[in-house]
Amino acid sequence: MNLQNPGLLRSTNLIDGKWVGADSGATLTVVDPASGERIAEVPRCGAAETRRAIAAADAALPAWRALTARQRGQLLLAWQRLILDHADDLAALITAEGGKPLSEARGEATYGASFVEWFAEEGKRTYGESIPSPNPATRLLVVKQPVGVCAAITPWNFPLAMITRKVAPALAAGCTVVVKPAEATPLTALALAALAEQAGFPAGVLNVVTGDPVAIGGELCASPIVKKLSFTGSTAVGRKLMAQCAPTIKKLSLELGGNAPFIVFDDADVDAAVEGALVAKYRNTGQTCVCANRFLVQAGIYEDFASRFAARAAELKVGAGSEPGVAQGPLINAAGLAKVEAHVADALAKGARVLCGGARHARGGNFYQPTVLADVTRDMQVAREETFGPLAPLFRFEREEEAVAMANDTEFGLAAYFYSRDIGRAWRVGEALEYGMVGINTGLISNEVAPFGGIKQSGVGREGSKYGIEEYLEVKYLCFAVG
Ligand SMILES: NC(=O)C1=CN([C@@H]2O[C@H](COP(=O)(O)OP(=O)(O)OC[C@H]3O[C@@H](n4cnc5c(N)ncnc54)[C@H](OP(=O)(O)O)[C@@H]3O)[C@@H](O)[C@H]2O)C=CC1
Ligand SMILES: O=C(O)CCCC(=O)O
Repeated sequence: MNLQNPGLLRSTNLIDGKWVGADSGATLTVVDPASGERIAEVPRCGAAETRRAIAAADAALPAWRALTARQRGQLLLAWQRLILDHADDLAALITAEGGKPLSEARGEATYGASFVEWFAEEGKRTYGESIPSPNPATRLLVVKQPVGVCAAITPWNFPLAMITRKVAPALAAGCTVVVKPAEATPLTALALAALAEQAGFPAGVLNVVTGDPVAIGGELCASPIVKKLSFTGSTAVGRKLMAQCAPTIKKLSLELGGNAPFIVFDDADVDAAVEGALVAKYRNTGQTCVCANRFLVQAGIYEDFASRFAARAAELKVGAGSEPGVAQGPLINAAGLAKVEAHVADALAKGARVLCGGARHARGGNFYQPTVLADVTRDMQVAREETFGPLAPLFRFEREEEAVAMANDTEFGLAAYFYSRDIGRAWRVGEALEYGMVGINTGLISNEVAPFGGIKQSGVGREGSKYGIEEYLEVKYLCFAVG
């Protein structure tokens, strides 16, 4: 792979400030999902290496938390600058191992860096408070203190931004961290670690361990030294990790699956709704937890929206993320492709109509056509399950209350979207949707300043924003006797 800075392509892990392989010497092969070709090997570490990473984070903690927020912030800003300076190389790594188009990968580098900048500043604002005392002889204070050693388990769909969204607030708060990136996308994580080292973070403050998810995850969850786990990924794995963290009563942030509704009311600006739908559905080939999973379209506008949306979706250029002009890359792997195929087959068997796509792409491999299905009904798999792929199923509804009830009829509660020009409806529906995030007349809601997270089985906690750093802070109450 040709990088401007070849030093960013790492084949070892960063543990206690040293670049090391697995104790066994075993490796994991990293594959380009567009071509199926091998890109690199990284260590296949397990419990023993993870224990050493936790011990290193624990040893680094006292000196790290003793720094001022400004001192930690300056190191974070140095890291942020390095991420931006190397955005082209980072984008090349993201595209090579994750498959997303280069322009989206570049956008992710900038997006990821924005969390580092935000929390470098926000670390200075972890204010406590004084509480008027009920007793004239005491003074009551609240201070915020770092949680301690934290673990982060991150997914492949945002291999850079999901790390910085967890690590930056943790480090800014005075915590130290052990990261386990996804098996599919370890190279971006290791490049980020190399840049953190270059920025001057002390040994042990940030450790990255690649390898066996069960062994590494098991150790991170079981360790009494680790005080908090932050996870982004599937609800099934989140549920397991939550159970594994129960014996040590860890603090948890879980950012899990979604089943996002995208509602288009009769009074919507249809052109705007189509543009929003394209972004909300096909970003990262439909592989984000906030991707629209169900399109609920009001009867009066259904055919118009459906035909315009399908026409635009059919224009999206499919190909390897490194090719110019590509808007949609491959699915991450064969399992991801199989899930899309299964959802389409189930919908077609139960009476759905193909408006565009509906099959694998001619170039083979993990590529699938951008797909829009009409006449989708609630008995189909797509109504209940997250497809995590480029499939847009269009359901029909008549009344506002029906749309809200359909939208809320899921155990998930991450993101929802709707289009309407009626201000009263915008308030009513915005308040009635049981979701952590609602996009109103927009298909793109993510940024570093807003609280990202879900309710119901989509998770616990918030990332980004002023709320994101609270997840890495404990509240301590001090009661002073002054008499
Ligand atoms: N909320 C979100 O943003 C995401 C949701 N998903 C959903 O999950 C589905 C499957 O994707 P998948 O990659 O398998 O998601 P997972 O939840 O399996 O993976 C997310 C992270 O958890 C790790 N992991 C997996 N199993 C364990 C375990 N037992 N203990 C500790 N860590 C573990 C993975 O490691 P490793 O990669 O090494 O297996 C990865 O780092 C997708 O189709 C999608 O529906 C997926 C990714 C992100
Ligand atoms: O899909 C995810 O894992 C969440 C990240 C998406 C975003 O930040 O918009």
